Amino acid sequence: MIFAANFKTNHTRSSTKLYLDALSQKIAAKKSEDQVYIFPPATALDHYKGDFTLGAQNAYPTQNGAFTGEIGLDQLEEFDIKTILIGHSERRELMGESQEKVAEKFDFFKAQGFEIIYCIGEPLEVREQGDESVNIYLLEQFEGIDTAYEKLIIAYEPIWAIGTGRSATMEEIVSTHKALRKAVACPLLYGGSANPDNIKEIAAIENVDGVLVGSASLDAEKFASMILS
Ligand SMILES: O=C(CO)COP(=O)(O)O
Repeated sequence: MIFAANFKTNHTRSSTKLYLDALSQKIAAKKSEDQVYIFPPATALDHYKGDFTLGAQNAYPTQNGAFTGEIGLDQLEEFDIKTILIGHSERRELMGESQEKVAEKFDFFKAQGFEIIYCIGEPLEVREQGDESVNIYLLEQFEGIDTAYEKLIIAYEPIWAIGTGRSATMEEIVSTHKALRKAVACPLLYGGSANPDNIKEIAAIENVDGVLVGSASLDAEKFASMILS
């Protein structure tokens, strides 16, 4: 299983260090085959020791240059960061990243050999139209994306379940991951209000290879309890 924490715009450099120290101690007994990824804010990127992979929540597709407010490869290479989230719904919906821009970013970091967690997910109005509409919508989010890339992980995060405390139902996760498995062979994560109360059920679903966790990952104790569940 893959347990990935997306801090979003939470935690600071100092609180991330305290978090990672605490998490490392708490997950020392985790299953060796389980993998942990932490995506802190960019200000917290650094060299850390521990049985986890540190990744970037976002970066601009450039080595460096005149891109005010962005970070590029120079800033990631300083800390040997080689894992990145791409296509998160908050970047698509709030920061206005089009599918074209998302695909351009994907191609750039694929060319750099990054491990990519590529995020897809439908809005509530699509979910309400039923499974077929959801599957069509999700497959459209693969436009311009090399889904055969060997360092690809896909995170299915229904937008209406993110940050709401209401995850997709187990039936919805079963059917959507089953459909995604027909389209791609890479690991499939579920995200959207995954937490200590539902992690066992979610982890037991066929074609679910892990979770991408927001709110419930912000507390080291809580996230560790998911990893050790
Ligand atoms: O967006 C998410 C992770 O990338 C999910 O966030 P929540 O776990 O807060 O619903």
